[in-house]
Amino acid sequence: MTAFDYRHGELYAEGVALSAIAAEYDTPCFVYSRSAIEQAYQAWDSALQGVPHLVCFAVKANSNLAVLNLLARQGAGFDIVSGGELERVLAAGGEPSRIVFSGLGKTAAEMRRALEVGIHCFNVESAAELERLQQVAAELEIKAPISLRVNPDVDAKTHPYISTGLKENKFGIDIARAPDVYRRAAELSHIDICGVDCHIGSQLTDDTPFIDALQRLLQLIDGLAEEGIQIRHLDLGGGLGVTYRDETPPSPGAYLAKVREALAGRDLTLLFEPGRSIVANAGVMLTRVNLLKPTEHKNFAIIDGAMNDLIRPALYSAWMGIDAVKPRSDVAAQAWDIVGPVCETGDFLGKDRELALSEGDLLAVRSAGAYGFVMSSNYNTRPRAAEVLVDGEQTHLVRRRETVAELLAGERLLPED
Ligand SMILES: Cc1ncc(COP(=O)(O)O)c(C=O)c1O
Ligand SMILES: N[C@@H](CCCC[NH3+])C(=O)O
Repeated sequence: MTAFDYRHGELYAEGVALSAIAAEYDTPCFVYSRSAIEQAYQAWDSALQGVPHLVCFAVKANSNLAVLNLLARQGAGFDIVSGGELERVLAAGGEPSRIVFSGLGKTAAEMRRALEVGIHCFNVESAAELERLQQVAAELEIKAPISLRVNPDVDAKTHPYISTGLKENKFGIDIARAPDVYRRAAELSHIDICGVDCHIGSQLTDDTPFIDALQRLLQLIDGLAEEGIQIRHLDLGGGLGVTYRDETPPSPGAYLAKVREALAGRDLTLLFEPGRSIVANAGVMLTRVNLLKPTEHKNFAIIDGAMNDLIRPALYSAWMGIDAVKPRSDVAAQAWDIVGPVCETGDFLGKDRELALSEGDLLAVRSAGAYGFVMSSNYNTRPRAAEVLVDGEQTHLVRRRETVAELLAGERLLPED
């Protein structure tokens, strides 16, 4: 049984009917399952038992404080990409010593704060960033722990917008240049070389590119060791895909078994930065059919959720499952385009979905736990949705819906002429 299943003819999140959640918290809203998040984290952690490791949840995938807090309680580390994400992790009770800081545009202020709280490691993405970090660390009289994020030039075979490990991508340091940058790092007084890092892309459904990247990093590590530069940890990033429709990605257990095999006999701590594979299928977006608009060419079901709430279909042409919360048999099923009210042709959540629909029906957009709420915006002055966490029979409102008044509050008119 999964966290979101039909019972008594309607869709439940754990022990709670989604219709009850919609009645209490209104729509659109995001609904997460505590047990699904915890089980997904455990799938990673337990597959790494017996090897020194740290599973750093990629905060960008879902940064709700309650979600981060659940993961912190499980012993997770965190992968952050901004000062804002750092503050979220700290507010959620995450251990600073379990945080890795990725991202190619860290500011001096972000570096300073991360050094002050004592994070585990900076994943440095350029020679310029290394020099800046040295300077900030020297001012604070602290040694900055670093990995270089290496770009291993492997094709992750995923959507071009979420592929990150190719030469032409902006991320990381070209693997051919990495030894030079390590040599420079070894000369710097306030830099402590800890690891090597890579992240080649997201939603990978085949583990071959990960293993190719791993082999390239091992060659780099061996070359550095010959020069006396010792690498203590290997961070393979995130990127493991999930099933949205009919993809068959390896499970964390299957993927990690291959990684462990490739690393047998080596004394390296393993770090990972999974995001999507921990939270995507632990969440749905609940939305209501506002109006039906059948036309000669297409049938449109206009829902109260939109691209500002869930941008994945508009941005990547991503396919997300859409199911009726209470499937009905009193009207005929037909093909509907599920569209939002936003003034963009790209504002659709799904196209040609065979559904039996009436006005007011509730729909659940599946796999919305990752890159859902976090990518939402206020486009068309739409307040961002609520987030609800289900724990067994209980529901917790973990972020309330914004109000229009809140959206207007930060803006000012010009003084009168
Ligand atoms: C540096 C880094 N680490 C981890 C992740 C998480 O990736 P995913 O959600 O695909 O596991 C990303 C996003 O792709 C990333 O850019
Ligand atoms: N936001 C993307 C993934 C990008 C991963 C971030 N590096 C998605 O929804 O699929």
